[in-house]
Amino acid sequence: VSASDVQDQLDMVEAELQEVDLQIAELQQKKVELNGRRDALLQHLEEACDAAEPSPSSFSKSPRPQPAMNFPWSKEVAQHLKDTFHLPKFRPLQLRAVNLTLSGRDLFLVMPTGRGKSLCYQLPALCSKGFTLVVTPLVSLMEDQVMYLQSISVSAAMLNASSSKEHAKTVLAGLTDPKTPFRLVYVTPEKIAKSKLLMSRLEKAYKADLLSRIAVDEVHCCSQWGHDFRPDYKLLGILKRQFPKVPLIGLTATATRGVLEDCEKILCVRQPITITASFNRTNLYYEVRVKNSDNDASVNDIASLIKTRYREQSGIVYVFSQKDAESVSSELQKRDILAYPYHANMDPSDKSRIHRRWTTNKIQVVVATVAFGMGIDKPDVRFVIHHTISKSVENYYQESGRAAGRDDRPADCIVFFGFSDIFRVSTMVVMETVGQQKLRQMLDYCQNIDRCRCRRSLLAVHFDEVWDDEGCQQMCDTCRHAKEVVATDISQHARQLVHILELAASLDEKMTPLKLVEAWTGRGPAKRRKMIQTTALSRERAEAVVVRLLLKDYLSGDFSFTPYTTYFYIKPGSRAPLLRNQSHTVSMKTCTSTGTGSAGVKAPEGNTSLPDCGDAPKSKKAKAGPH
Ligand SMILES: Nc1ncnc2c1ncn2[C@H]1C[C@H](O)[C@@H](COP(=O)(O)OP(=O)(O)OP(=O)(O)O)O1
Ligand SMILES: [Mg+2]
Ligand SMILES: [Zn+2]
Repeated sequence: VSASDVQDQLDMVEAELQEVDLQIAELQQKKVELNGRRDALLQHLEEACDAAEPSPSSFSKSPRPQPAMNFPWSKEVAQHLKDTFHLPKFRPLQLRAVNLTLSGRDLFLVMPTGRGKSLCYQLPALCSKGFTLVVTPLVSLMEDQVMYLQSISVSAAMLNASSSKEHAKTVLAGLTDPKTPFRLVYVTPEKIAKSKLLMSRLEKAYKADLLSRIAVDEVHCCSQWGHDFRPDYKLLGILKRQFPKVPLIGLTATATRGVLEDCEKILCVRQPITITASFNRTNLYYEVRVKNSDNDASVNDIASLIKTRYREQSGIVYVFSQKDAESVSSELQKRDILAYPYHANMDPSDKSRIHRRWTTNKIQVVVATVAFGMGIDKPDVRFVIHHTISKSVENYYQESGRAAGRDDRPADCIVFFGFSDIFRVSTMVVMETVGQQKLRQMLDYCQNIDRCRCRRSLLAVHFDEVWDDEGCQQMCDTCRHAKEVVATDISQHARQLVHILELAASLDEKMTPLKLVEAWTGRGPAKRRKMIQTTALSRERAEAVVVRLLLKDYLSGDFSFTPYTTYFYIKPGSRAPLLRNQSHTVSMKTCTSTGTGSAGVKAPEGNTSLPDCGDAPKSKKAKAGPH
């Protein structure tokens, strides 16, 4: 046996080992999903128990009766709802949350934006002795809430970095006053972490039985897996350690099971009850479109949508950077659209002016970075267009969820999926521990890997929900247009691409994604063209193949750092060695469409299909097995 034979065999074994590792990772992912489904099913059971309980509301024919109103506090709760908050009835799950926290249980409440989470601690605060401590990440949210509570004659106060000494003194003194001058006290997590004075006051209040409840708003900020990690939230475990008898309620609009488990550990709560409202916003239409690689053309696409489908309607265009916010808004203005930028680097007064003018429909579109987010409360947002993909599915769900905020009429969520954007976002999240994994999930959503599935079902899996395909009602591009799934073999494409990369490496040259596609489609230097096999695929399709191979680890990213920027290069991925075996195949699904207008289904260049990837058999529900 020759040394090179041994080397070849060794390579194959290494490759197989890598494949085994990948399979293990896939199974672990599957386990997480199944756990989530089990919990959701258990919750359905729990709801069935509520329904079976005799209660006044079970006489009405509502499909989901409210739990029974027979706790010692029930009368007071009903009274405050009507007389203090001026609301006719609870929304789904609010009363259950109120009852659970009033009965002293620790609770995580996961409910989409704008459904009324705040009421679930504001109302119990009024039915308890002492005060409720509310931890909120943003001063502006805090101000809004305190102002609102004062307007309905509920005494509330706040402590943050900009509180005057005088004010802080009054609030701190109030904490130990048995007459409870404040029913709710809002603080930033920094205050808990840094103010010894506050902690010692809370200590005293606790001993005097005046600290009745702790609410942690935007609780996902605890976890690095959440979409909005804040280091100071990591330190909030001190609350439950120091005040173990005080019930805690954590609130968030988006958190996966993993995030909640993380929050549980960080906050030191033991076995909290989790209430999850359905993530499914039935009035939102989800769509993915292929973004034109030409800047001007991509803005044209957005402009024409706004001028036709969304004529005289209000919306948001999310962009990648502050620079994009400026440039895209001015491009839209040139096309006669009332669009203005919004980003973190603007003057606070300019920011609130834009926000106000948009809220009052003086301007049609805000072109914003993710800085435009928490605290948006506009009832008639009819579209949220992503000029660039989000960095994770959670971010996307959250950002797109600002469509049709509070009045439940139909609205559209459209994301433009661009090849080069993938790498801009990827380099941006390069320092985040799980940034690349989360970005992959977003790409999965856009490219709809392995199946041609309802966008909602892709979101549902992400949020650990049980999904039945009837639930979409044609409110996504796949359900509305997709017809059939056809698998094509892309093994030779993969081999050609890996060969180009190997050749480049032997010449000590690094390939950016754009350069790779250029070389492969024969637009590189003549000298190189002679040495490689080019492809006749269109640019759009070639790009889709590259994304597909990246997602399946035949190609992978290679970051290079300079003091000023990070570069994204492509190198052969962990599965690339498998390609040496000529019988190894890689396939990619094509999803044919009955209509036009969206990616994943829209036909590029008169072709009737667009790559949608996958090696699964030709069935909607099948999951791809390993190669
Ligand atoms: N039972 C109810 N009936 C009618 N309106 C309600 C009810 N409960 C709350 N609301 C209103 C009050 C607010 O204007 C609006 C949003 O409530 P809020 O508590 O701010 O949402 P939220 O905290 O769930 O959203 P976010 O995730 O954006 O913070 O809903
Ligand atoms: Mg809220
Ligand atoms: Zn669908």
